[in-house]
Amino acid sequence: MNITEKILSKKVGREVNPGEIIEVNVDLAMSHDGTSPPAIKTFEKIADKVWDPEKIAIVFDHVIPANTIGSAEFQKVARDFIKKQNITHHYTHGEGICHQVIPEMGLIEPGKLIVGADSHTCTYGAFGAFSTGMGSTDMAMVYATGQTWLMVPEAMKIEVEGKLPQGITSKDLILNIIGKIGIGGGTYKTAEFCGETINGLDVDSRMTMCNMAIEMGAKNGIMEPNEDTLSYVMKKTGKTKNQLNILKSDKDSIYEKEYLFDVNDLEAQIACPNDVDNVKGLSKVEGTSIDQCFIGSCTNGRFSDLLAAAKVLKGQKVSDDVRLIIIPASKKVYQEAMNKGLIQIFMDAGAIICNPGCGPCLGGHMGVLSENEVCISSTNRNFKGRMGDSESEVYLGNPSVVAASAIKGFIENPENIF
Ligand SMILES: CC(C)[C@H](C(=O)O)[C@@H](O)C(=O)O
Ligand code: SF4
Repeated sequence: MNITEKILSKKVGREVNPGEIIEVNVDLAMSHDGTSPPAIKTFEKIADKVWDPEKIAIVFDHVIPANTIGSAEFQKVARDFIKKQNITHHYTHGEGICHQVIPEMGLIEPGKLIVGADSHTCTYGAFGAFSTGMGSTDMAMVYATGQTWLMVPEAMKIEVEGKLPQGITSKDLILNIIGKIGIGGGTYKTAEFCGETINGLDVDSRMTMCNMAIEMGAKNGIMEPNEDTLSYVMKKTGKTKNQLNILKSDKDSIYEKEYLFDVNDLEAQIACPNDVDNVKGLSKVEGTSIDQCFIGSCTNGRFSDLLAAAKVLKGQKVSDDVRLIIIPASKKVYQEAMNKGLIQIFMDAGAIICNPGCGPCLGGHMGVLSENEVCISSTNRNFKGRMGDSESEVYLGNPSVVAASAIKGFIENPENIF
C-alpha cells in the first residue's frame, strides 16, 4: 500500500482499495471566515451541539479585518458559534492564513486525517497527513458527526531526482509538474511526491508543493515525513518520534501513474494567464510589463520566502511604475521577519506591508486589480479575474522573481539584479 492507503486503512480498520467509498472519522475539521458561516447555518438545521469542540479549528484569514458590513456580519456568525459551541482552536485576530496557522499551532501530525473547508487543505500532506478540502455543506455534517465519506483515490507517484540549481525553488518544481500533468491531470487522485529531491526539502518548500496539488485536481498531496518535518512537528506538538504515526509507502506499492522529474537543469518557471498549467520558462516571459507584485499567501508567504525576497530587495527600490505588496503568512512569520530585519528592508525598498492573511490572493478586499492591469504573484492561482477585473491578468512565480520584477517594473530574472 502507499502512504495514503495506509492512513485510510488504519482509519477504517481494514485494508481499503482505490475506488472504494469509505466512511471515516476525522481528526481535525478546519474552516475559515469565508466557509464557516454557511457551514454553521446548515449545521444549525441538523444539530445543536458539535461532535467535539476540540477537533474543530476556525481561522479568520480571507478578509481580515472585515471590509464591508456584509463580511462583518458573516464573521459575527462565526464568532457567536465559537462562543456558543466552546470551539477550542479559534484564531480570529489576524494570526494568519489557515494553512500556515494550523501547523504552527501543532494541530498537524503525520498519519492524521484532516478535512478543511478550503481547497488548499491539501497543504498538510507535507507532514505525511491525509488532508483534503470540502465544501461548507459537507463541513456542516462533519461539525455534527465528526464523520465524512471519501472515495479512496488512485495514486500518482511523482518522483523527483537531482539537485535544484541555485535560486530555483520548490515553487518552480511544482509549477513545472503542473505544466506537465495539467490542471485536470490529477483529478481525484493522490499526488504522492517522493525521491531524493523531495526528501531533501525543508518544511516550507514541502508545504509549497503539497499546497498546489489541488491545482492539478488532486484529492490530496502527500510526502513521507523527512527529518526536518519530524523535528518541526515534534517542536510544535511536544511529542516524541515514538508518539507519532509515521507511515511510509511500501517499496512495491501500486500506482495508477508514475512520473519522473529531474531538476538538475530546471529554470525558474512562470504560470502565465489564465491557467496554472500554462507554464513557461522565465526566459520566455522576461520583459513582460506589470502593474502590481504580490509576495504572500499559503503557497509562498513563509519566512524562507520573505528571506529570498529580501535578498533581492536589499538596497534596491521598487519601480515607480509598480506597487509591491508583501504579506507574511502568519503573525509568527511576521514576527520573525521583523526580528531578522526583513521588514526594514521591505520598507526601505518601498513595499506595502499588510497584516497576515490571504490579502490580494483571491481579489477579495485589498490589492484588487483594475481592467487590463497585470500582476506577478507568489500565489497559487491565476484564473481569469482572480485578483480583480476580469480583464486583469496574473502571472505566478517564486518570491525572488516577484521581487526582481518589482524593482524593474517588468518580469525579471533575479540573477540580473545581483
Ligand atoms: C474562499 C475559499 C473557499 C477558496 C478555496 O477553497 O480555495 C480560496 O481560499 C481560494 O484560494 O480560492
Ligand atoms: S492565501 Fe489564497 S490560496 Fe491560500 S487560502 Fe487564502 S485565498 Fe486561498
